[in-house]
Amino acid sequence: MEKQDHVHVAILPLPAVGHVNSMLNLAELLGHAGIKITFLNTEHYYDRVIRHSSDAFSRYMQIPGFQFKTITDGLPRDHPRTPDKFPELVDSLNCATPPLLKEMVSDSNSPVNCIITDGYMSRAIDAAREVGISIIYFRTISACAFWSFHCIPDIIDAGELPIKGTEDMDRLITTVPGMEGFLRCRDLPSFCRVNDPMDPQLLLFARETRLSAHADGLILNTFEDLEGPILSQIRNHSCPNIYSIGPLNAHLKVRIPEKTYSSSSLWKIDRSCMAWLDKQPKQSVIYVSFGSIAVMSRDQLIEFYYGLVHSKKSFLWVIRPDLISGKDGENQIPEELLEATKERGYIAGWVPQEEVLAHSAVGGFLTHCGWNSTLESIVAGMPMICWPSFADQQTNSRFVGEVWKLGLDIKDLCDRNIVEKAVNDLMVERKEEFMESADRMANLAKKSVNKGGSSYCNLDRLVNDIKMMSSQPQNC
Ligand SMILES: O=c1ccn([C@@H]2O[C@H](COP(=O)(O)OP(=O)(O)O[C@H]3O[C@H](CO)[C@@H](O)[C@H](O)[C@H]3O)[C@@H](O)[C@H]2O)c(=O)[nH]1
Ligand SMILES: C[C@H]1CC[C@@H]2C(C(=O)O)=CO[C@@H](O)[C@@H]21
Repeated sequence: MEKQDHVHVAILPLPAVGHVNSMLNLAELLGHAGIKITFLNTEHYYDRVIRHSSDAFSRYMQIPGFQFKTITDGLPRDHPRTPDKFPELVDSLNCATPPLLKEMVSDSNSPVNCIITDGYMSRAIDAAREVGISIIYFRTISACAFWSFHCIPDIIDAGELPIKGTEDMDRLITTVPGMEGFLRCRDLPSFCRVNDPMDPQLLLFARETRLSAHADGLILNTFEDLEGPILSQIRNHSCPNIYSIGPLNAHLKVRIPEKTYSSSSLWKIDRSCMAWLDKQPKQSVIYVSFGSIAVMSRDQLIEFYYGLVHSKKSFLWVIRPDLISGKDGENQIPEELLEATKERGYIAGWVPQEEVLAHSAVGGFLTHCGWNSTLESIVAGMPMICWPSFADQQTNSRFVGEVWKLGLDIKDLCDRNIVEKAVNDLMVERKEEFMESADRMANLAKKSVNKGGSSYCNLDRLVNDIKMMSSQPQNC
């Protein structure tokens, strides 16, 4: 094996909380294994984080050989960089990064000899090939969502897309191997909800996912006991070399037990919600959060609000400053809801989510099913009510409800009565059943990251492979 100090990995996430945080977890694990890390943030993302917490990244600097670099995303300063402009961002980053990566590879002091990028960075694959170093993809979504993105061209070829109106949403999709019996149109990634099968955004997601097969490996934040059958499909049909090393948040705690809670956040963290939780009875609170990107209309927010209040459960709700879309956010909340919140609700702008989910007062999670939230909930043994917003979340929530039986999927429904019933089903009527399956899965998650577990072994293999790849020039 090559000497450790020759191994230098550049890590490039897409600039979004759910991506940067899981890639930081990976970076920390690799740094801990003696690999020198250069973590690349776009200037725009880095500035947004630093504005709220000037020391957000400082903890990582204590890891020997760990450094941050900021890079341009190539977009003009005043570009909105909103999720609907994601294809522009991908395109621009894809153009901007190859020269930079090549520069880092030829740095005479400490050349980069392996690149780990987020999915969608297919030009980085070409750049790595040109300079003869290895490139590994880290797609930060679930294996089940990755696989449905991957199968989009087959679904289109089979004539199962486009979806023909709302009455067609419950039709079963038969062309995603391993999901034949339960995947409906409404469970496909949200980008499939277009009339034109040649929709450029849909094709971009499908094409970029397929290009993952050209990387030297694919890292997924998941574990074999959760997604084994789908991981086998991906291994057999597309990417033979998969490193399933999740849940990364739990894995970190095993490898680096002294790790303290920290994540880069775009909003100020409200820690006083923890003191509020301390005062609540065991498993009495429903935690509500829709992640860092999803937005909702004011009408939808009000439906959730009434549903929560009528459920008579206490709630801790993350309402980000930008959660309500458009100008809707400026309208007033009805007085009766504000009164009920004073009695048994707590609303925060951003909370330490992993700590919240681990708190004994919390008994359920109403989530958008972003992959990090889903995994954090699984690790905490917390049953879920899923209300997916976009992208992979539609597929994740189907698996939570139908396959893993870890909660209820209420996708596409936004009605106070449904929310009220779901909260009561999850936390009262079917509490035992859900708590039992959540507990079982939490134990499997922990087993997978403990010594000898599948994710533990896969991380060791990843570290060894990176060290080997870095000592041998790759095919140009
Ligand atoms: O008050 C809060 C709310 C959230 N979080 C954290 O923020 C992250 C949110 O990540 P995720 O649940 O994955 O949601 P998004 O921010 O929406 O993530 C994007 O990225 C994910 C990974 O690719 C995708 O699965 C999602 O669909 C996509 O929207 C999690 O680690 C949470 O712990 C907090 O720390 N505090
Ligand atoms: C903005 C979203 C489009 C899809 C991306 C994604 C993926 O890996 O497919 C996951 O979550 C989102 O942040 C991205």
